[in-house]
Amino acid sequence: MPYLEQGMEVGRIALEHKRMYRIFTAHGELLGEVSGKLRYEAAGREDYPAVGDWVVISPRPEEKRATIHAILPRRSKFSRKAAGSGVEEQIVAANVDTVFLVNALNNDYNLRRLERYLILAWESGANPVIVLSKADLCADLAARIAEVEAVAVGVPVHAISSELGQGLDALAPYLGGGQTVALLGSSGVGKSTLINRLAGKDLQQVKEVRAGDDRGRHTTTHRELFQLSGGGLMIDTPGMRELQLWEGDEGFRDAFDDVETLAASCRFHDCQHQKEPGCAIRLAIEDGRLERSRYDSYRKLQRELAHQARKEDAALRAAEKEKWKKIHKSLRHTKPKR
Ligand SMILES: Nc1nc2c(ncn2[C@@H]2O[C@H](COP(=O)(O)OP(=O)(O)OP(=O)(O)O)[C@@H](O)[C@H]2O)c(=O)[nH]1
Ligand SMILES: [Zn+2]
Repeated sequence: MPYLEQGMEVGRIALEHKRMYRIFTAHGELLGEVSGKLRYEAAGREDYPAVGDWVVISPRPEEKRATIHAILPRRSKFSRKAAGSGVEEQIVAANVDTVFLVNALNNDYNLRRLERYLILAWESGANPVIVLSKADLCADLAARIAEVEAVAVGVPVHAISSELGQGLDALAPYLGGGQTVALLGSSGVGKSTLINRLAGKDLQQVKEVRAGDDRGRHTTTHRELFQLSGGGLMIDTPGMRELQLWEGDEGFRDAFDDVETLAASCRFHDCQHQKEPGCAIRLAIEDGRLERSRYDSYRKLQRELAHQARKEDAALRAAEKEKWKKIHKSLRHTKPKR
């Protein structure tokens, strides 16, 4: 490989801060910047390194610095729209093997949000695992788990209590050497507490939440990629909390495989599942095979995705128009005067 012949090495992005990157390397942590060539060739945000990326670097260990020359192909990625711009993709986390969808079993518990997280997870290419946290605050664990399993068919579900140290052993298979896990879950569900538990030391600051209010405030700002005692790596980026559905078509179909399968057996292929004869969805709701609430959230998310797609289309058209305006303008300027 030409990179290696030039004395380059591979490192992994642990943190991004204003175009400076903290990189795990064979020389320990180095601070890196992208090379001029990489910057020149980058067409958009997605061509810059993100947390979890494997990158080709030329290290300068004595200065604790490195230059980043290239990003190795991403196996999976979580992305969102870059703030402000219309359609630009910003990678929030890359090369994630497993994503823990963390939901707390107290007031925070919400099946509909879990469905959204599942879509994002399937879309990313990482394998979703549902982690139900704060099990010590839940009276009817078995019922909760059954509910979750019903909306997340085939997805492993684990109930844990970081407080009591219960259920954590079941997470070990995802946290072995060379594996990367990302955490997805709203503020206050116990992500930092879990990381500290798994790392065996306080890596993340845990804030105290007022009694009766489990929403909490945003505390995770510093570190983003953590080395765990079992050899695995864990990604906890603030960006993961701001993920929204966009371009979620694939993930949507995976997350609602049951509803989509039913819809495919409606008599009319463009069935609106209203009053049409031979509607498999209506029949399934009537005889209890499909929960009305699940179907409602399917419709809601479907509308949301369609709305998002229309917005992106409009933004694309606007960007295209702007581009042509600039081209015309520069043509006018270069036109030889008569
Ligand atoms: N009872 C109980 N409380 C927990 C458990 N895990 C975390 N907590 C509490 O929940 C609160 C929030 O925990 P954090 O770990 O800061 O939550 P977080 O998800 O990292 O929150 P952000 O950093 O804001 O995203 C803290 O007061 C923790 O002590 C648990 O297993 N049981
Ligand atoms: Zn139908």
